[in-house]
Amino acid sequence: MADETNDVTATAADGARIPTVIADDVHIVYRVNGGGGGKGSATAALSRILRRDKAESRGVRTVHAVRGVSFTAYRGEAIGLIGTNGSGKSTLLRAIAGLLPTEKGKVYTDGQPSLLGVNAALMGDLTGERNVILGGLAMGMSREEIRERYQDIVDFSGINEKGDFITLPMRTYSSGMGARLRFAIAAAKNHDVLMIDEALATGDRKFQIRSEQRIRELRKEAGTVFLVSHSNKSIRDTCDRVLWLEKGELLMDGPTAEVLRAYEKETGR
Ligand SMILES: Nc1ncnc2c1ncn2[C@@H]1O[C@H](COP(=O)(O)OP(=O)(O)OP(=O)(O)O)[C@@H](O)[C@H]1O
Repeated sequence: MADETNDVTATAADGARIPTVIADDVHIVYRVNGGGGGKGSATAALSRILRRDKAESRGVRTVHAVRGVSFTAYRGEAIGLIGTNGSGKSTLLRAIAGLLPTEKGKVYTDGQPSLLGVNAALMGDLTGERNVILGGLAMGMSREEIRERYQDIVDFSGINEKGDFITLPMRTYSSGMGARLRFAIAAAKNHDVLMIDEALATGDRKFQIRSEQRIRELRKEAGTVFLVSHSNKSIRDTCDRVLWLEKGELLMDGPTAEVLRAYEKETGR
């Protein structure tokens, strides 16, 4: 476990660490319609009719994305999720956020988990300004709170550094700019459990440093932060514990340095 050296991990008055997320043997299965191949062709349609007894043959395919993952996260921890493409990191985060049902096993959370993904639901046709309000409301902030923090959010995002972009529709932003605004909105609030999916990788170095600083602050304010990233450096700079997923299974759970060493040895990077 990561925590003997973890001086910011919050403890209760009796000295016990406070769990925020417990994943108990979590399995997530996606069901995909129309995965049977050749959907549009007449022969594919015919073979579907001929074999219509089984779900699998009707083109419903299953993807077992997370397989028996168990861990306990504590208040004050920043936990990195690593693994090669398709290993189940985003799926696990979405399950913790309550956005995906578990096939088997359970996720217990203390407080409201907030998922900040690169695809977080802001609206492309609205201006950055309107999206700050929308995002703030979606996170449960009052209009008053949003108004108070509005300028900080815009400054943090750096969106206006190169002109008045905050009054333009978000669809005109580059992917990096969009990710920065999403992160800035989410970081404006103190979260019980904050989950960040790759947001740091899309910003430039200056923004990454700012975000990493903010993640450290959020941890001190006693929340738990999960960070999915393909940047080992971001993980090293922000997390004290790392979960390594591969093919949906939890391969390793331990202190950052130890897990990254094993990961780098395995993947050669
Ligand atoms: N909406 C979906 N429907 C069906 N299968 C999905 C869906 N989303 C993900 N998967 C599958 O689940 C598995 C895990 O995907 P996931 O996105 O969780 O991996 P990841 O580790 O976050 O990958 P990456 O590093 O590439 O972002 C993959 O096999 C993927 O194809």
